[in-house]
Amino acid sequence: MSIHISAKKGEIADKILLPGDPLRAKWIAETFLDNAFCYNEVRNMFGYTGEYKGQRVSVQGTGMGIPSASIYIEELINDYEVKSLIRVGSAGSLQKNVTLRDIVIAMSASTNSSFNRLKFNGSDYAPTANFELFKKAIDIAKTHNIKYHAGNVFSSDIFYADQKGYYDIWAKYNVLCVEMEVAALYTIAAKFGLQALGILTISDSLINGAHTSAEDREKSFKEMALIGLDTLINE
Ligand SMILES: O=P(O)(O)O[C@H]1O[C@H](CO)[C@@H](O)[C@H]1O
Ligand SMILES: O=c1cc[nH]c(=O)[nH]1
Repeated sequence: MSIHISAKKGEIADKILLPGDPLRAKWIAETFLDNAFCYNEVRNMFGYTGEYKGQRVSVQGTGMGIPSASIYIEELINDYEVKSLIRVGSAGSLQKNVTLRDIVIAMSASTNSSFNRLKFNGSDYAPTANFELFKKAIDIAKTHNIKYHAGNVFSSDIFYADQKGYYDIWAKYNVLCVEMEVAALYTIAAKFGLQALGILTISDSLINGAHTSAEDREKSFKEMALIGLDTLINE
């Protein structure tokens, strides 16, 4: 057991999906995994292990924002020897052509978080996806005719920005969408030489105000879950 995860050694698979929402973790486990069991209820941050296409896979909620997600990611790696990690999250579009329910596969993540500057003595690290996972996810999306976008995303420490146009400069530089965790996932995975990827579903548009419901974010992002699971397993 680690500080925030109550699983016994061996109960967590070395391949894991990481939704921010713990109830999305529950939904993914109940919908896509066979023989799934819950290994963590500490703080209601649910984690499950089961089988997908006969292979062991886990899914763990990480909460919202880099401080929360980074705790789970470090413990999964240090205490449970997880090797491949795919975040499956919701995101707000910053581009006109990136619309509600589109999939975004994150090549890289810009951020306003101090997480990397604290680690790198004030310099900017460039958090980057693992190439093998990235390529595989793109191939899977193409094979299933799933509309996707690939590019830079923005991991923000602010959900409700005070300044109007706060994200305009990022949109201008072709950042596709905003979410709150991918930059830390890529940085931590790089530290340990492990594989990480962020697959996002557009839940809101910062361009026109369109948005999905809380229930949609919890239970309806099926394509993202399937791309994530098929990318994780050995085929
Ligand atoms: O839907 P999840 O995975 O939680 O991701 C996004 O949603 C939360 C904000 O509503 C943040 O965690 C953000 O990154
Ligand atoms: O606008 C959004 C939507 C989801 N997640 C975010 O961080 N921002």
